[in-house]
Amino acid sequence: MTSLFLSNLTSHQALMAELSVLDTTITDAGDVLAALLGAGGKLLFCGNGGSAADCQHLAAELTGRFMKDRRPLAGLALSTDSSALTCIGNDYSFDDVFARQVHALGRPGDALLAISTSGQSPNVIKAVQAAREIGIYTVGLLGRDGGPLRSLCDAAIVVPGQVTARIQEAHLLIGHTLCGLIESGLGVA
Ligand SMILES: O=C(CO)[C@@H](O)[C@H](O)[C@H](O)[C@H](O)COP(=O)(O)O
Ligand SMILES: [Zn+2]
Repeated sequence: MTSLFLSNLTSHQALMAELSVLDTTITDAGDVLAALLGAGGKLLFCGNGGSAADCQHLAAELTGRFMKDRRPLAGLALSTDSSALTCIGNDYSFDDVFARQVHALGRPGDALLAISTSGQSPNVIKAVQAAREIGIYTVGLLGRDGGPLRSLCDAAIVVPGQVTARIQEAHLLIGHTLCGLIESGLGVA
């Protein structure tokens, strides 16, 4: 009988083998993010559950460091401030926890990386809609068929999987790639 790990490994490898079709979309999005951050913009991140963890991980690659020593870059995970999340969730709605922060913190010239394995989370959808109202460049890191977020985002990176955990694993690879593209796009040696 195949172990759970070997079964997961097989499905992980099968999904990874499908990701090369996303190369141009990822590269183009990374180039735009590098240009925006290089011009002084900031990159906001939003997502739920495991994707919330990805948000803070990737934001830290910008404020801290990724592969290279360079000046700190403005990355901010909207999923980490428990006071903002509980205030907005309690006083308004959980659907507004990211959108209200986008309205508070986002400015033209910024970007939003919206992470959702289903493309269906209402609070992520509202965050992208808020970003579009402000004129913020939006990248969707999505899964399955991309859901409503696919057509809402300026750049939709849709991992063609059906299992949330496998999609999240692909998202981390793509997120790290975007960080690398940002560093190289800034001309960091
Ligand atoms: O990490 C996992 C499952 O691997 C979960 O916490 C998962 O992220 C949550 O169910 C999220 O609420 C799913 O949201 P989304 O990716 O569909 O937008
Ligand atoms: Zn990392």
